[in-house]
Amino acid sequence: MIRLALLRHGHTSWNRAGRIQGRTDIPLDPEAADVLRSLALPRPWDTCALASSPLARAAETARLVSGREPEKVPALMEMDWGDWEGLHAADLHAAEDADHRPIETWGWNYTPPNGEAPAALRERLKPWAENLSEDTLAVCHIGVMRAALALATGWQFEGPAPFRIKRNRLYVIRIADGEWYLEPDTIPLVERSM
Ligand SMILES: O=C(O)[C@H](O)COP(=O)(O)O
Repeated sequence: MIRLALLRHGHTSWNRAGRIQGRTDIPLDPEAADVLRSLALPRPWDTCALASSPLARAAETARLVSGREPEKVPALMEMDWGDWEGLHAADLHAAEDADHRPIETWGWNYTPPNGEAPAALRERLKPWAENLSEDTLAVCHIGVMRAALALATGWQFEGPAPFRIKRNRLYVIRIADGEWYLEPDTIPLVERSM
């Protein structure tokens, strides 16, 4: 059995503006970097293997909370939102011709135009996670975390998700023999001692 702890990156200007980022490489904004600089990983996650998405917002978050350089893992790249990247989510909701649907109605196979379905994300994430040989902390994105937590809870992207993804806390998944299980309690980052 290994444990995989997931952490979402800090805010970017696009997060604050409600713009869809996907694979667009938007860095942390200065306020987010300040917040993360004041936080640290709790034990034992401060010394475990450290991975991140190749995107700057995730790698920088990993560096700020750990003081270490993460291994950049393509499997942790954010879901590809295709033609919707750069758009404001609110505009997309309002547009009648965008075929935009709430995530709770997607199922695993709905695909944003020229983007990636959660099922495709699952297929790149599973082999990486199931081949880990030690407990690992992965700094990544809400789309990746949603797919991982869906695998770990049985949620099928239909109806309300049985989890809420918040920043600055670890979501710990136990993986053994291809079975994923979400630990019930999340673990907050801790204040960095000066
Ligand atoms: O904008 C996006 O790509 C997602 O909705 C949020 O992804 P993030 O976790 O990379 O901000």
